Amino acid sequence: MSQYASSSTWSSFLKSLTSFNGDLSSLSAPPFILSPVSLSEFSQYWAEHPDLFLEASFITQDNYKTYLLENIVDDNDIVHINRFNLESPEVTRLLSVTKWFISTLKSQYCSRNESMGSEKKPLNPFLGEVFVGKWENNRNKERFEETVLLSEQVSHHPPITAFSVFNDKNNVKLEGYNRFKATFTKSLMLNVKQYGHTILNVKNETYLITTPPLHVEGILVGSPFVELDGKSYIQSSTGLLCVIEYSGRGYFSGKKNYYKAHIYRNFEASKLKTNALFTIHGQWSGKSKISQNLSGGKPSHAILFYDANKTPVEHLCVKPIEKQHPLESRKAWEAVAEAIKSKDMNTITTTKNVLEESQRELRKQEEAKGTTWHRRWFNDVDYDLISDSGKQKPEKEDEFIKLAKLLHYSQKNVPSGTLIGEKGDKKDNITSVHWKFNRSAWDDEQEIVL
Ligand SMILES: CCC(=O)OC[C@H](C)CC[C@H]1O[C@H]2C[C@H]3[C@@H]4CC=C5C[C@@H](O)CC[C@]5(C)[C@H]4CC[C@]3(C)[C@H]2[C@@H]1C
Repeated sequence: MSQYASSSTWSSFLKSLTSFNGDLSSLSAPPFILSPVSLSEFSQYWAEHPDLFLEASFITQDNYKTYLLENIVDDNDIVHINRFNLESPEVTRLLSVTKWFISTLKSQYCSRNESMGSEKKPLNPFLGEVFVGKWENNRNKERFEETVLLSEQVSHHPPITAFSVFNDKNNVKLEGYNRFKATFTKSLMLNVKQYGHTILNVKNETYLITTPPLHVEGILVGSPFVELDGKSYIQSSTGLLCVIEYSGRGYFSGKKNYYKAHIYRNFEASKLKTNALFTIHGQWSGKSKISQNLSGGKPSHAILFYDANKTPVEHLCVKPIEKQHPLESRKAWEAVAEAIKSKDMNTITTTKNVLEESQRELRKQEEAKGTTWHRRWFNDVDYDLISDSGKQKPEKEDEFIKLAKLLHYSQKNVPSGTLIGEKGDKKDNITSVHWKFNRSAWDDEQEIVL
């Protein structure tokens, strides 16, 4: 129970949740639950293990067979390693990409608990807000060089953050976007549906990655934390597929942050769990093990696959605020962030109003001129080929279309992970607009620097 749970501000805040209208920014949460960090910074959680982000790019025809041996996490497992047979570089690379994806989850969903004691309410990014930085990879400079992060708030109503992470040296890049919808249950648990997807390119292979629904528990007692639900997918352009199912305390597994991942030869095979080539299970915020499903479905001895607490994260390098452009998140929110850190509710309100008022003024000017805010590094593409939205249409060889076909994945703007024929996909008149990174726009960028 947090020391705030009994405070009057918290109980009046909880009462305000009963009339929640779906727009989190409409809620005036008390200072102790506010975070000085903007949601536009959450894009960095995709690569706080830059070595794992790049690992699959080093797996080749020459070294794919010994990947598990070379990445043994627990020495006691060495005796069991000869039970594993990695059949191809493609399978090994999907295992590596799965390990990287699992490694992102602790950053995505637990980092505020670690740094601030509980989940907090992030600042709501303004339209055009950007957050940029790089991982300098100093421990492995010549092999890794640097990895760049670009994050841009491409929509304010509804809030949509687009992001791109790229490492030119090793030809690894990811691009994606995130939107979420939140609703409170009667017991004041926050249910969150994520929208959008991420596409990872590793040399000439691509992966479609979807994000799971989640819920925030502990709000009633003033110490909120995230638990993941449902499923997410990693669909490789090779056809190989990883299906991840999440559960937490109170579910069948009884352990918090629990997941089970199955690696399949393709989507068809994923209809039967006994077709899985590998099964990985454990806690995405702790340890997880991998076993190979040998012929006849008998699993091999499970060995340690990943330990989320073994290797510290590498934080993004972000230039000092005085060197930042006015649109950069920490510069734009500096006054509000200071007020939040000093829990000065009046200054939080006044500084937030200044920022929100300047945004309203900008929108008014645009409306008067009949213009809209120019998105810097991302554009929205309409995958509904017959709609007359006037938006850009996808290229013929569009990766998302190819990967969506392999995964039988809905191209509509439905919750991330919705397959064709599943609940959301059956609804009519839903748009199919997705955000894509425009690399040449970044190459031509004159004002924002890393
Ligand atoms: C609004 C009521 C309130 O203030 O309650 C306070 C509590 C802190 C609960 C609400 C906030 O909880 C935060 C958790 C946030 C998600 C965490 C991670 C991710 C992954 C990232 O890749 C995309 C964004 C996403 C989904 C965050 C979205 C915003 C969440 C739900 C915050 C809630 C406002």
